[in-house]
Amino acid sequence: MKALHFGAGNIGRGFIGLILQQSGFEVTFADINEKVIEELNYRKEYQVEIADTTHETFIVTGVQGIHSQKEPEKLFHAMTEADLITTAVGPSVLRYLAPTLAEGLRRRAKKTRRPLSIIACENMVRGTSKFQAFIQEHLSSEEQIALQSNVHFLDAAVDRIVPIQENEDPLFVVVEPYYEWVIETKDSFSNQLSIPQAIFVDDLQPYIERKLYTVNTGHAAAAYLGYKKGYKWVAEAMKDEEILKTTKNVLNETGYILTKTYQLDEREHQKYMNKILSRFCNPYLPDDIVRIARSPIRKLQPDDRLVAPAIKCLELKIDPIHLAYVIASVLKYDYKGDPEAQEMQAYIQEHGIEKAIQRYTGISENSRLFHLIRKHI
Ligand SMILES: NC(=O)C1=CN([C@@H]2O[C@H](COP(=O)(O)OP(=O)(O)OC[C@H]3O[C@@H](n4cnc5c(N)ncnc54)[C@H](O)[C@@H]3O)[C@@H](O)[C@H]2O)C=CC1
Ligand SMILES: O=P(O)(O)OC[C@H]1O[C@](O)(CO)[C@@H](O)[C@@H]1O
Repeated sequence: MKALHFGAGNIGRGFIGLILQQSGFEVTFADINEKVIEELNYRKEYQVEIADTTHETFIVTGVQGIHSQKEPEKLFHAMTEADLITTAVGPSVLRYLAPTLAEGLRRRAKKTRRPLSIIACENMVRGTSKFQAFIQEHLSSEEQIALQSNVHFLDAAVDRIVPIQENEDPLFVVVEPYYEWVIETKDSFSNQLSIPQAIFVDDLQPYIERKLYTVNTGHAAAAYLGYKKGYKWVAEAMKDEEILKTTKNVLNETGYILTKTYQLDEREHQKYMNKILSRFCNPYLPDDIVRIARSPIRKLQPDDRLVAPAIKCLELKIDPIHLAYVIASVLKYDYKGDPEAQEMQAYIQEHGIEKAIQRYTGISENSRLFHLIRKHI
């Protein structure tokens, strides 16, 4: 089985590439980072280290790299050969990858009818479906119909904390021990995908929301609150009693909506939340707050990790006071190295905070959430 993975970054190498290779796939990475592609082709392997007391190391062998912009023919060939295409490039990049994918699928269809699965492994709800919609914009309706029978777009949730790597070796990657890859099985075909370490489910929604509104919401809370207090590392911020308390309160708010919406067992969910909080404190995994807080405009979107659960709280008749406090902290995020933070601060300077709340969160000024957020600024 052959896999083509777009994005040989932290999650690409440290999670998806590793798991696929362990599942017996021959893995090819497509990326725009020349150094990484060069090294992958030269060495054909890289190392992944587990960040715990064991420092266990895995060697991912038999890999190769393709420059996805400079080597289009090689890329289309790899797409034709692939049984599985995955991505971990960042949610905003999917739109730009779509024309290449459409062209690759068109060429593949002329050569083979072998089944192909496509999975976007990004931090977003139903990322694969959104990717599919972007790709379809570049295909005629006849082409879309022709692909339906053998190209399968599978939504997924991926969870493993992989910080920005500061290693001399550009391929070496240190990852936390925990991982979870949940893939939605829409039809019998997807059962043919053999990835023993992944979980195949009929309905992804509870899993993706549980992950996004616990891991990512909690992480975001710790990061934005930690940034305000001048901490550099998440684990450092988690030692601050006040931040820990607010992060737990935020998780109680999201926990409430998750357990109510999906009838989760409250005790089990408490255990899950405790596990997540302990992951943020891993002393073997230095994780910079500005990585977790990156792209504040994206994180304030109405369907992302903060505003979406806050809206759901109101629907369930509870006030998301702690989520509102974190959303207000995001609006104060002014890290110089983050273009979105700079854009947002410039907008606030020019138009004021009320307009900014509406523009970035999509919440109207009549909404109760608007006032809960405004109160904290
Ligand atoms: N790092 C983490 O802990 C986790 C990250 N994720 C998600 O995985 C995705 C990737 O995150 P990271 O690996 O942390 O980021 P990263 O920045 O380490 O990796 C992204 C890679 O995509 C490549 N890339 C960018 N544009 C491209 C293009 N047009 N064609 C091909 N390659 C391109 C970059 O060169 C880079 O190597 C994001 O959606 C993130 O939310 C999900 C779970 C955990
Ligand atoms: O990758 P994003 O969406 O910017 O968000 C960062 C978050 O994603 C993760 O990298 C993986 O879920 C977390 O460690 C972090 O909370």
